[in-house]
Amino acid sequence: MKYAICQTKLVPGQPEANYQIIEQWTHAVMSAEQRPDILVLPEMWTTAYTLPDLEQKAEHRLEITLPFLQRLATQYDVHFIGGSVANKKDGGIYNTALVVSRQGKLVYEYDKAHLVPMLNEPAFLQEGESLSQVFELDGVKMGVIICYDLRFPELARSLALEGVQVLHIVAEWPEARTLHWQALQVARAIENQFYVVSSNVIGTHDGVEFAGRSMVVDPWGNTLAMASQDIEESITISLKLDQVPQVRQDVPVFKSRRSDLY
Ligand SMILES: O=C(O)CCC(=O)C(=O)O
Repeated sequence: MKYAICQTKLVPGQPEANYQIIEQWTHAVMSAEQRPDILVLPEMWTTAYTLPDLEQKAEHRLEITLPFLQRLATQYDVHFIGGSVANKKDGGIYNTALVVSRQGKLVYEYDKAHLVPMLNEPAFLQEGESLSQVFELDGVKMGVIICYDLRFPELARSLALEGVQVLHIVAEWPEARTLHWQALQVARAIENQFYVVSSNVIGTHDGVEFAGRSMVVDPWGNTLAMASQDIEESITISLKLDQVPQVRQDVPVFKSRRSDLY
């Protein structure tokens, strides 16, 4: 399964510019000789973190981003872990991740369950009310969580228990907490024995500098790839999915779990 992960700088509050960035990036990575099967985008990539403007800038029920990604997915024959966008519905604004298959089908959508107090997200966004659920692309069980969700091991564990082999993290993680960004991804990969694939942004907005360092961690905890802190770049990588059952056989934590105790 071949991946291309987008690490970009966003234009805050200007969705049109960001759609253009993502369209150009998609065209570039899909022009490579080894065409990826899956593209991964970051968190809130249409608007970036312009929280006070979201009342005006958020789209209604994915009405712009979903057809945009459906068009690119079918045109380039590629799946999208489509990052997340500010999404108005049910009287609130949600931070919603979306997954679109190469057939142009909305395979999964997930509302960020944990809102970030450090960025004052609860003042502007509604929290999702469900756990992130497993979905499948090309027969592979996968999951997606959003940024701050990474800090809550329960979410990743519940996906692992559903058989997830690749966990995606779409993020706008700040540089100030880079240590946590890297360590938690490695921890989630080791404890759940699955791949962790993340897309983060670069640049600075409103005094917050972002960490970049989009990553791919294997089920043993090896960091297979890590982008730089401040350069727009793509990670392209193939995952060897048979590593997941292999690691689970070598260190059988799922068999040793004491679900009778916790
Ligand atoms: O947990 C963190 O330190 C960063 C979280 C974050 O920036 C986000 O969820 O957007």
